[in-house]
Amino acid sequence: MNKRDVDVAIIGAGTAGMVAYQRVAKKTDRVVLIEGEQYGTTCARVGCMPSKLLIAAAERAHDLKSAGDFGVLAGDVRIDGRLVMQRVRAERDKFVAPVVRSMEKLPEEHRLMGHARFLDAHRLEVGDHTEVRADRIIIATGSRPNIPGIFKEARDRLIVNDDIFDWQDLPDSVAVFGPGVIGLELGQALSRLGVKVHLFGVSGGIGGLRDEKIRDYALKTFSEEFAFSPKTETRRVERTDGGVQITWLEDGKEHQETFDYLLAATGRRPNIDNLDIQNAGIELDDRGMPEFDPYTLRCGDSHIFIVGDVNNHRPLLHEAADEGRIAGDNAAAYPEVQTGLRKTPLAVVFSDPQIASVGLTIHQVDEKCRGCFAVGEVSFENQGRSKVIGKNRGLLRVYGEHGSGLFMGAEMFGPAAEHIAHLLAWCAQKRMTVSDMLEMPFYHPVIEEGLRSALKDLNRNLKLGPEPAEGCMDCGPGV
Ligand SMILES: Cc1cc2nc3c(=O)[nH]c(=O)nc-3n(C[C@H](O)[C@H](O)[C@H](O)COP(=O)(O)OP(=O)(O)OC[C@H]3O[C@@H](n4cnc5c(N)ncnc54)[C@H](O)[C@@H]3O)c2cc1C
Ligand SMILES: NC(=O)c1ccc[n+]([C@@H]2O[C@H](COP(=O)([O-])OP(=O)(O)OC[C@H]3O[C@@H](n4cnc5c(N)ncnc54)[C@H](O)[C@@H]3O)[C@@H](O)[C@H]2O)c1
Repeated sequence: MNKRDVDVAIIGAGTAGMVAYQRVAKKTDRVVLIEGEQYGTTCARVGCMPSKLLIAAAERAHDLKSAGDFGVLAGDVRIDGRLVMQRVRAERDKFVAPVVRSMEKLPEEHRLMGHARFLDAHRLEVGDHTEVRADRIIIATGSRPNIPGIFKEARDRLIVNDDIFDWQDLPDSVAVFGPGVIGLELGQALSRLGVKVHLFGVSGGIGGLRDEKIRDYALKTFSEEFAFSPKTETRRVERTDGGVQITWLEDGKEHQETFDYLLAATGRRPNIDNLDIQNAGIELDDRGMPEFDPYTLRCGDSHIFIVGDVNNHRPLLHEAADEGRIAGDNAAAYPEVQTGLRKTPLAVVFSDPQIASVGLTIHQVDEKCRGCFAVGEVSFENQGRSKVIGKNRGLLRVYGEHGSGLFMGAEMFGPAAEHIAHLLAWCAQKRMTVSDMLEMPFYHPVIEEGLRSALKDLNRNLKLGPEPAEGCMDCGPGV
């Protein structure tokens, strides 16, 4: 067994671990970044990037199929699944390669391959070859798909997101379980690429939406596009000659259908259970998760930090990077530990229409303002620019606090939500009032004019602004 002694050991070379490494390496040469499987990160290999590549192909197909609405006749649209997947894999590889190269450029003594587990609070066993003693340790081990036991009956036809991006061709049919972010993005993309998709949920939710009015709108919209059963109970999953047969209960009736594959998109679980974390000497909650401070990423008052998806706080790429930065600085400066800036919550689902949430959810606003808040809303069905481009579906709801007039949060299902959400997040982080936001410029004709309508509605409901004028003559037509 080799022995290493370092100031800081980082477990997991994903986004959070790599960013943490960069920060630590500025302060000490006695650092090691440990990776148990492969370099390249979840985001580039099997997450953000390949999923957006598949969605991009689906968007092209959808645009072609709906071009007739504009008098543009594309003829019969044929989707070549082999070519679709070839581009997904090729472009994915181009995102992965530079990440792998940047890892391989690190000094050899700074990186170690092998699965790490805690022997005690300061010692890690890596693979069966190295024992690392570290003054400080950063856990950055990410997450993996959570697969309910019943799905295992699908055997070789059970897949998770990782598998899709290595496909050589598109299958005929997929049962997608989990209408959360991953299931919705991948399910809709596959459906638009000609795969027969049935999306199954358990709780009636969709894409993480919390605002019931928007959720109901989104449920109705997606149900019109592909087979979608938001509230079901899975009775049986069987591997048959024809594929995988699913038997489920919905609206009190039993249904049965056979698919080529069963995609489990039923949430992700933190990679904490493979670390022998009980040996680390830190406080664990009743699910075996370390207690930690989201502003310092420190576990209790220990020398151990936890960052990225593994802490399950905000499992998103930009948050993993922020957490890596904060924990890296703190591990390097330890025992001096400082709080870092946590940005306004911002999440986008790349469905069509897109889903976005910013700041506090409606329930959190209610709690924080003790009921003293108002909601402004706009439908995109009659919004000028959205109608022009044929994307006039959706709803935006913005929340503000009575008295202060502060903008608190928003949820949106609609066109260009990824962009509107950024504007809103920036305003929330700058603690702007709804009146401040309305003083900003709005071009014409743009989708942001819909945002202005929602903000005006909110200001009126906060009793801070006038009744919005019918048609808004100073704004131009179709706002
Ligand atoms: C399909 C999909 C789509 C997504 N799309 C988006 C998106 O559009 N936008 C967005 O913001 N986020 C998205 N995400 C989430 C985003 O990918 C993650 O939040 C982010 O990649 C987490 O980074 P991380 O560093 O925490 O984990 P990872 O990148 O997973 O890194 C963890 C590393 O730790 C290693 N490891 C685990 N256990 C051990 C051990 N015991 N010893 C040594 N090494 C170990 C793993 O092998 C892995 O390399 C998506 C995720 C998925 C799955
Ligand atoms: N665009 C993005 O930013 C993006 C994209 C993909 C993933 N992500 C990240 O990855 C995380 C995980 O995504 P996810 O979609 O795996 O989790 P999720 O928590 O968003 O969704 C899981 C869904 O599965 C449902 N479910 C649970 N058990 C089920 C069962 N037995 N049958 C049917 N449905 C079941 C849940 O009710 C929920 O709707 C997200 O929270 C997000 O942070 C982000």
